[in-house]
Amino acid sequence: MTAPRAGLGERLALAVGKYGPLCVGIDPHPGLLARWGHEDDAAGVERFGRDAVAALAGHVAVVKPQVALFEVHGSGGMRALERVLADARDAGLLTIADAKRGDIGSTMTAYAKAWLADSSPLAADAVTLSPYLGVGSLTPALDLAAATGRGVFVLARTSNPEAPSVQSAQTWTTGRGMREVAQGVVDACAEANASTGRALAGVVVGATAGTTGREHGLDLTRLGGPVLVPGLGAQGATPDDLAGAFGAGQVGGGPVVPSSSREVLAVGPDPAALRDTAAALNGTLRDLGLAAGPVGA
Ligand SMILES: O=c1ccn([C@@H]2O[C@H](COP(=O)(O)O)[C@@H](O)[C@H]2O)c(=O)[nH]1
Repeated sequence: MTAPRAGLGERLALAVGKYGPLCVGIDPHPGLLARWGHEDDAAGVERFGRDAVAALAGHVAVVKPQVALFEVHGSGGMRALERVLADARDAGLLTIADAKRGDIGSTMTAYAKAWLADSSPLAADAVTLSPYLGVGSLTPALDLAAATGRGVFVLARTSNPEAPSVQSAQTWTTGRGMREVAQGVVDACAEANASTGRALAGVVVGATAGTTGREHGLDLTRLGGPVLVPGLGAQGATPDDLAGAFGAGQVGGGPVVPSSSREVLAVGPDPAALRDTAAALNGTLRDLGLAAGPVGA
């Protein structure tokens, strides 16, 4: 009998403990492709993604391919993404497919299978989800994640400047009173983690996000799952912006995984430069004492 695979939070915590918390985004933007000597086509994004994985495997815990930048090249781009994910899997790198999916429950089942089923060529360790159709509509993905030991990151407070118009709106829930939409997303993920006993539901909280300076203003103390923090580097957030907002006392669960794409990728394609940049960032992030996630997993 095979032992059940550990949940997302546990596997992330182990990898983060080994390599550091940094997640490197694999975002093959046209300008970066040119810099790396590739055409802006399916073959170019495949070479870019696979070279990034080869350079970073064994040096960072997790990579986050940006699905849109593969999808833009049609079926060839999606085939390229399958190969990038396969290389990462084979190399022992954890993967977050940044697909931001979300739909009515019956369609959500298909999205869940695409990104989280063991048999799918696009299977990742986690997928990003949009809760705009209601967090409850994401249940098929949470169920499949619980069954496969994979996980989800639900958008709570994103890093873009347009986000507060929706995510900071106040909403009423019986028994909870008024709270921000973003807090409602965090609380729903906390309930999913508590009810399954697995750290499978993470949230996305942008490094640039917040109502007061760079403070995100969310209560993450009962989350019981990981936090993906994009926005480091090219969007203006620095490691220091994360200190205090994502420490062990602020996050119940974890690990906290700050993510940077363009800033790291801009030093490529030289593998040593990519590794050195990631290692330096990991060193700085480690020193901040971010929440580390489940212990003893
Ligand atoms: O709130 C969010 C959610 C996702 N992202 C994604 O992360 C990367 C950021 O890239 P950088 O080059 O490090 O700015 C990109 O794929 C976004 O779609 C985000 O930025 N903010």
